[in-house]
Amino acid sequence: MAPINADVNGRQAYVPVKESLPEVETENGKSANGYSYETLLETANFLLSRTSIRPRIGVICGSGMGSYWKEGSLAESIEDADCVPYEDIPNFPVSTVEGHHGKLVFGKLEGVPVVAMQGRFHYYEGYPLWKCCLPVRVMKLLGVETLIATNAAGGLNPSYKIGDIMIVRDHINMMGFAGNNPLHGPNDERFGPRFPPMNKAYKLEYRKIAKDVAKELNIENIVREGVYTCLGGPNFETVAELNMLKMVGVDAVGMSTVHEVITARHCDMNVFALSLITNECVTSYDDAEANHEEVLDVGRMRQDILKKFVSRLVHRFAKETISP
Ligand SMILES: O=P(O)(O)O[C@@H]1C[C@H](O)[C@@H](CO)O1
Ligand SMILES: Nc1nc2[nH]cnc2c(=O)[nH]1
Repeated sequence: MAPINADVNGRQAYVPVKESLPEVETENGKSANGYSYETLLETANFLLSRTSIRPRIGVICGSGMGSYWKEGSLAESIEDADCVPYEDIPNFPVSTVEGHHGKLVFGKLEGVPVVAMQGRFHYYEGYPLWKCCLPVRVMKLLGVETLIATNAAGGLNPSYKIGDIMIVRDHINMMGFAGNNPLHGPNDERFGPRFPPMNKAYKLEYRKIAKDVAKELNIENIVREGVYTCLGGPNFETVAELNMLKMVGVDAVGMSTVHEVITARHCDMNVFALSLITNECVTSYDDAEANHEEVLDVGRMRQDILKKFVSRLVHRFAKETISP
């Protein structure tokens, strides 16, 4: 198998900068934070052998973007597509959420080589956070420079409406407050530093471009910017929990993205994230209950707009911010 740092199609894939650290053993003899760098290189090499696409941008398609359906989804609109089901990928987790399609789609969006995850891995499925984020590290090893993470979320900001799209300005890592972090355990410097900063997690330039693109597409009236938080799920929140989150400045609540973004920033990827507001968070005991069907219905309703939005973003991010 060709080494990952071979010059493939005239472009240099990711080159490791340091030799491996000795693996730190835990009591049961396994590395504490999952697969080693070398193991993930094997996964990346396998994928490079399955496609001639050398992706520059990675897109995670959340519940509002066709991870549960195929027809008309962003992943379906990728051209020259090579699809690799998760179950065929060495060391990859397999999505356990009913209806999730579970595949990596390599191809082109507006002429830009991309890889899209159709179906992500959630903590509530039973995976530790490092495993939920394993695909992000694999993307890095494939040469991806920019991650676009999308999710479905409940709108907590009272001015948000169902169907709005929130550009994520920042996040609050609630699970991290309890010590649960995808970077927990021994650090391999070839991915990134032990203590990565997080104050510039969501690239300012991308957020500006996204607002520009929203104007171009005439959807600025539904595009917001705010703070996202992830809870472990799978239950939706209680009224008291939502009231607390509102007080600390959360605008939208979901069950993903934060740990993926931390992993991506740790290995120095550029990050953009958006939330599709699929339901209003219920901060009163009289209101209707949140439910997953509503989340999917709103995703389907907004899929054409989201597809156009994300495709334009891919084009602009590649043109204006990624090395040729
Ligand atoms: O994968 P995302 O974060 O888009 O999905 C959200 C969180 C749960 O998986 C699901 C709840 O309806 O939507
Ligand atoms: N935690 C959480 N995740 C969601 N995903 C979609 N809507 C919601 C919500 O209201 N809460």
